[in-house]
Amino acid sequence: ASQSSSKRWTLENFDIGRGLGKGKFGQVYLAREKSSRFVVAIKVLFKNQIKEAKVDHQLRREIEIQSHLRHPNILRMFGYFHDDARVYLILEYAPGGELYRLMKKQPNQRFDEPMAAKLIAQLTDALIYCHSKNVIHRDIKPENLLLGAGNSLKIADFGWSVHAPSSRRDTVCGTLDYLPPEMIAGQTHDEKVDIWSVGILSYEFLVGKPPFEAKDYDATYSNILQAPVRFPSHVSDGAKDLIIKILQRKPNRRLPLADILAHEWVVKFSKEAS
Ligand SMILES: O=C(O)Cn1ncc2ncnc(NCCc3cnc(NC(=O)Nc4cccc(Cl)c4)s3)c21
Repeated sequence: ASQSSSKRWTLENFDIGRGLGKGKFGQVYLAREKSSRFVVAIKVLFKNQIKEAKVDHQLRREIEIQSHLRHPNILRMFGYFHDDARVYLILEYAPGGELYRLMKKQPNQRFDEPMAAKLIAQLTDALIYCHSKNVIHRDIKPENLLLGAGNSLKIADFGWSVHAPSSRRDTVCGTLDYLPPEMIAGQTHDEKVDIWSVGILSYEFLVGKPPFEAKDYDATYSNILQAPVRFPSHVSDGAKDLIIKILQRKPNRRLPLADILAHEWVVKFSKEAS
C-alpha cells in the first residue's frame, strides 16, 4: 500500500543500515522500511544544532518545498519525523553517492564532454522544473549533486531553496565559488542565480575546478565580481561558447535554461554515449 506522505513515521518503521556520509548538521544512513522493504536514505539532524544555527525556518521551508517536487533529477523527500532530540528526513537513496567523488576519480579529475554535457542537460532540466514551480535552489554545487541509477544526476539538499524573488537575509556560509555577483553583493535575486550555478558547474565538470577559485574568500569574492573567465586549452570552442553565454554578470543577459538545453554543444554531446 503506498504510504501517503502525511503518514506518521517513527524510527521503528525502519531497519537502519550503514552510514552513507557525514554532513555539517548530521549523518546520513542507508535504511529499509520494514513492511515494504523499500530502501531509503535517512538524514538525522540534531534539533539543538539546527536551533543554534538558526536554520529551523530553512529546514521547514525545505520540507514544504520538497514535498511538492517530483522530477527524475531531483532527489525525493518521502517524508520526515522527529523525536525529542532529532529530526529525520526520509530521502530517496542515491546509489552513486556524491557526484563530487565520481569527478575526483576521473583522469585529470574532470569529466569528458559526453559525460559533462549529459550532467548539464539533466541539471538544466531539473531547474526548468523547479523554476516552473517558482522555486529557486540557490545552492547548486557538486556536494549537493548525487548520482542515481545509471549515473543519473539528482539535485539534493534544498536547505537553501526559496520561492522567487528573494532578498537573502541569512549569511552565506561555506564556499562562495558557486554564488553569482548579485547574491554575494546581498542584492535581491531571482531564479537566474541558478543559471549562473549551471555555468560554474559546466566549467568545473570540464576543467576540474570552478572558474573563480582563489586562495581565499576575498580573492574569490573579487574574481566573481570582475574576473574574466579563463579556459585551459583542452576546452572546446562549443563548451567555451556555452559557458561564456551563461556566466554573464547581469542576470538578464544569462542564457535562459531552455536555450542551454538547445545549445549545439549540449545537443551534440548529451546524445553521445559517454
Ligand atoms: O550521505 C551522503 O553524504 C551522500 N549520500 N549518498 C547516498 C545518498 N542518498 C541519499 N542522500 C544522501 N545524502 C543526503 C542528501 C540530502 C538531501 N536532502 C538534504 N537536506 C538537508 O540536509 N537539509 C538540511 C540540513 C540541515 C539544515 C537545513 Cl536548514 C537543511 S541532505 C546520500
